[in-house]
Amino acid sequence: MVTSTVGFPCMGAKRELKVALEAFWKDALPEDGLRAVFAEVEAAGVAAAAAAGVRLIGVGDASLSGLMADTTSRLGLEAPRHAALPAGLGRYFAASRGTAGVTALDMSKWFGTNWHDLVPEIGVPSPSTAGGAGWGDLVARVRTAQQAVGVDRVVPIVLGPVTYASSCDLSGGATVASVVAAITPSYVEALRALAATGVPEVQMHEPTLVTSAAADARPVYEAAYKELATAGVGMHLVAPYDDLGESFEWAPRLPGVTAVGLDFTTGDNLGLLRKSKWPAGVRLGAGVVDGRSVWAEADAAAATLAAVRAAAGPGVDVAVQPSCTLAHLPLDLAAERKLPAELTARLAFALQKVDLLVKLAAASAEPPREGAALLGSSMDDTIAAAIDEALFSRPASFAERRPQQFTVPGGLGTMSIGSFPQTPAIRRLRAAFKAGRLPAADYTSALDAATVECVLLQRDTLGLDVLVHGELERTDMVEFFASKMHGYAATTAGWVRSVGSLCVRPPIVMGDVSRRDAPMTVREWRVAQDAAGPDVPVKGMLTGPGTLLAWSFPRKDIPRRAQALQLAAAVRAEVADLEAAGARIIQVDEPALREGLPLKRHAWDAALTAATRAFRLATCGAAAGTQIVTHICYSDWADAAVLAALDALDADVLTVENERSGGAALTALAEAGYARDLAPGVFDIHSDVVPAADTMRARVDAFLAAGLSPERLWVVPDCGQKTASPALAEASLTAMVSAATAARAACHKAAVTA
Ligand code: MET
Ligand SMILES: [Zn+2]
Repeated sequence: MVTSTVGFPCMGAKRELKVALEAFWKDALPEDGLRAVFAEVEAAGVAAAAAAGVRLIGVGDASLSGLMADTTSRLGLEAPRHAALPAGLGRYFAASRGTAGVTALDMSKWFGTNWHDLVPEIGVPSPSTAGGAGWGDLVARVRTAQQAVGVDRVVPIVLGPVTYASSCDLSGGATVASVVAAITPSYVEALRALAATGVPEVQMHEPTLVTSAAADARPVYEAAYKELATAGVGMHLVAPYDDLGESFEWAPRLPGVTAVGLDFTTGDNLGLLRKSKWPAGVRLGAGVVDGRSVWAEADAAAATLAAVRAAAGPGVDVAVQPSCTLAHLPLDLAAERKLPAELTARLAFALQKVDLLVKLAAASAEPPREGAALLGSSMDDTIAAAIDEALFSRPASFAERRPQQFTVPGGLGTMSIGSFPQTPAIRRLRAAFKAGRLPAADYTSALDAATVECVLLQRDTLGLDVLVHGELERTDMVEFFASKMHGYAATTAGWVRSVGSLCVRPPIVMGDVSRRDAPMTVREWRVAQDAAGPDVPVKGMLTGPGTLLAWSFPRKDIPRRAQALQLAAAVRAEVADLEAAGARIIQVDEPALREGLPLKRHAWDAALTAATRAFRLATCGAAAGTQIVTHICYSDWADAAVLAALDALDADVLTVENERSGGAALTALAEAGYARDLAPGVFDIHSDVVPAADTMRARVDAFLAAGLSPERLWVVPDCGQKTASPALAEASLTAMVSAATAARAACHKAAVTA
């Protein structure tokens, strides 16, 4: 049976690409140095797949910035402000990172995964690919891989034209159809050039096929693939992350398609396959190895594979492959030294999943391994029924609560989103502590001193109205809490790329989750509040249950909503401990709320209800006078159900990313009549450029003009500032406070003269 991979992690075993990217951005590594590291990590992935015995090795999803970014350069669809920059890596990175005076593009999570890619702005109704860089980079990489493992084993990975177009910002008047029509000729050229290298097929990744939008896009797919088929190379259509739904009937029959890779680890492709007849001559790529889960589940994969073969019938050529790229997984389980043995026995990271593919294809099933279930858990759906309904509501309405909560006279209160820069000094301290070179007591007192310094900076230098402790003790807002809970396992090298050069180590939910180091955050909060003194409030900072789960590897054998409620109970207990310690403002971050939604629209209501219930269980124990703040990052604000869910959180203050998406959040919330306190971000924390006070003042004025009263409005950054340099964070917040102060004075003057 043929085995095929459809993408592989590309940061390198020691995160070499991360290091190289960051050095390049700091001008400490020349371009050819960066390209050499990239080529090495890509070659290592190809070599690993070849050594494992994979027959068709996907090459091309490794990227310096993401497939959307790469495809944009190839097609020459840079936004005008970026197109004006000289061609090259400077322009390429300006799209994701901004550069002096030029803002970056918006980012979006990739089809429900934790990977972010660019949202290119197609500024005109009919774009042209005339200035594109073309596909020569991919052709060259394919040739390199062919030299290493043989021409017949290398399959180029291309982001399909319909998914590309559908993932762009089309507010400039273009439609998916017009963009696809404009870019298809370039794709045909790409396919011809790739075919000329001798590749057996080309993978066309089209995850939009599994979304609710696929039905409407059918004519666009049909027209595009008719043209693509003229290139004469077989196309392996890869549709990961859910089942094909209604497109199951037509997508495998698109012109030129000779293989279809489907995800059999989520959704119901198996049910769809049983009901329909698979087209003759099309290979069925059975994505039975879950590319988004660290659980090995060799037995389950073998059973699914057998079921797929049975459902497909005797005449169908079935191949084994991962459900999606393996780039959402850590690279190598063998690098883990500290995981409990009973857990390690049940896990597989990217390299192990590749081995598993080959074993499945050879039907030399591994010795049966126990599933996660044997790790034990009391979590199941009965947990939901067992919780008293009263625990999901605050004791008083917002109207009753708000007067009892903290208010800045004149409104327009300023605060940060929580994290302050993780400075090199702090990283060094942590490294020394983890390596055993720094005793715990010294580490703690050094961090406490840094926390006090951070608080005094906010109080005395910046003049913020609400302070934070700075999250200096946290490497990551999920990993930190996981490390303080029972039921969670942390990896030491399980890095997964999240955006740009940023990698995270998602912790693994092993079993019942509860606080181990209880309380988890009160000590640091108290250090900060003591430093701030009695007159200035310090926010307690927690990660919400939905985000804890979304950014972990959950158990696969337990319903997610049951896992979320158990996490919510732990957060609720922490809220109570912070309150008991004297915290009057507590922020519970839920940046994953929107991104965690299923790809099929019909499944949203249930998911949003589950997410809001978990958040409410976590926060509704707070007294009326305790101000519950929440924070959401990038989102798609257009959907009424999402806006209703944000309302249903019943948080006292909602902080939302706003700047990078051009005010979309605020407009949508204002139009929906959101009536509690709002804190739309006034500057993009991902940019290296200090935002101008005037620009931020204009944002605040626009918010006020949209009808928000200063008493309901807060002035905040778009997100946390842990990745900024201290100088950038300080300068940005200084400008932000002066913008807010000026706006406040103007409001005051207007009120006095009125
Ligand atoms: C991704 S949302 C981040 C929120 C967190 N409190 C921070 O400031 O970093
Ligand atoms: Zn955020």
